[in-house]
Amino acid sequence: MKAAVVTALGAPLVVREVPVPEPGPGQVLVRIETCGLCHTDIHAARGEWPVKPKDQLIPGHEGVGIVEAVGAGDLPVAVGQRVAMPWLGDACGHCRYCIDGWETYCTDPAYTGYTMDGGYAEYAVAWASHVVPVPDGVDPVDASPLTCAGVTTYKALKVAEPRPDETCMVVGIGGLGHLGLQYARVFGCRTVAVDVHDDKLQLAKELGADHVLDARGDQAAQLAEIGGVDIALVTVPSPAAMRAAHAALNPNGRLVLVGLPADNRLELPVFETVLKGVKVIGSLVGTRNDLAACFDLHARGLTRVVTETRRLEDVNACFEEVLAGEVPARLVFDLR
Ligand SMILES: NC(=O)c1ccc[n+]([C@@H]2O[C@H](COP(=O)([O-])OP(=O)(O)OC[C@H]3O[C@@H](n4cnc5c(N)ncnc54)[C@H](O)[C@@H]3O)[C@@H](O)[C@H]2O)c1
Ligand SMILES: [Zn+2]
Ligand SMILES: [Zn+2]
Repeated sequence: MKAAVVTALGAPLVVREVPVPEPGPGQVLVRIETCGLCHTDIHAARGEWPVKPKDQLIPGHEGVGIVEAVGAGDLPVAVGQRVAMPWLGDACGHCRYCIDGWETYCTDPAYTGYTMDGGYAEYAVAWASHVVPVPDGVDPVDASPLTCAGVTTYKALKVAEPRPDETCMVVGIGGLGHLGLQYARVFGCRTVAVDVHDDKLQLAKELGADHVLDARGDQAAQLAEIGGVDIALVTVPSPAAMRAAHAALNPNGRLVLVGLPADNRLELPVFETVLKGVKVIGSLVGTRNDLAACFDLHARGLTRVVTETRRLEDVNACFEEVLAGEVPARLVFDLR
């Protein structure tokens, strides 16, 4: 099969023929139709994070495809079914976090396209327990970005407990943020979209943002005019953007961190945090139920996924396009 392989951290990916993997007990073989390019894949291929990915990684955690074969066991999915292969590739099911509905913080997880091979390939093996069925009526090109960008921002807002009388700011209107903005509206919030590219700001307007802020300008003055925000969801991997979002919060505000900067450090003022009762929340992807909710919202017409499709052979050029901020929200590899 054709796959894009990280042969060395920081080197361009190599698109080459590799053997089709075989599903072991409890696993399924998925014939990949589409896989989104999440910014995480770029961090992974460059080895930018404190914990490094597996050797000879095939990235991709927005893979969507058809179950082609199943391994041994009484499995919850069948051949022919369309499934998504999210970041949470496996969880133990019995640690206190799994039992409590927080499987994303499992003490013994597997991460698709990081600790196990992912969807930048014609086939991939997944744990049957952790693929999520894609409902009929959700196109695979839409399902792919929902599988990480969607579920991550949906869950990040859910944990911030948004109320319809609140204002929610989404910083970064890329793959994650363009969906986060829509979920903020679904939760009933007034919305503020922030980015540094004109076309992203234009997209935010088209997606119904109540206010659109250019982070290249004087954000503080514009935010004062809006009256501050109650929730700030930061999808940009930038400590400076996180600090600016913190400064925009009203009393009882929630700063939700989702973007993962390579330097892994953030300095925040203590006084403004304490005197305003601000909560700083980190959030990692979402559970299988959260992803099912994202598919359901989409099937009900409540979200619009903005994509352009690409060939897997162009993966390295695609990484550059994303880094330059030149893509319309999400690039999706179409392997059909
Ligand atoms: N926590 C999680 O579970 C989780 C899940 C997926 C991705 N991530 C991380 O989220 C981050 C974003 O991923 P993505 O795929 O949406 O990336 P992306 O490149 O598609 O989007 C980033 C957006 O931020 C904008 N931007 C850049 N600098 C900015 C600034 N200073 N102020 C405002 N906007 C700015 C860009 O123009 C772009 O629109 C990455 O670090 C990724 O690893 C985290
Ligand atoms: Zn992702
Ligand atoms: Zn667990």
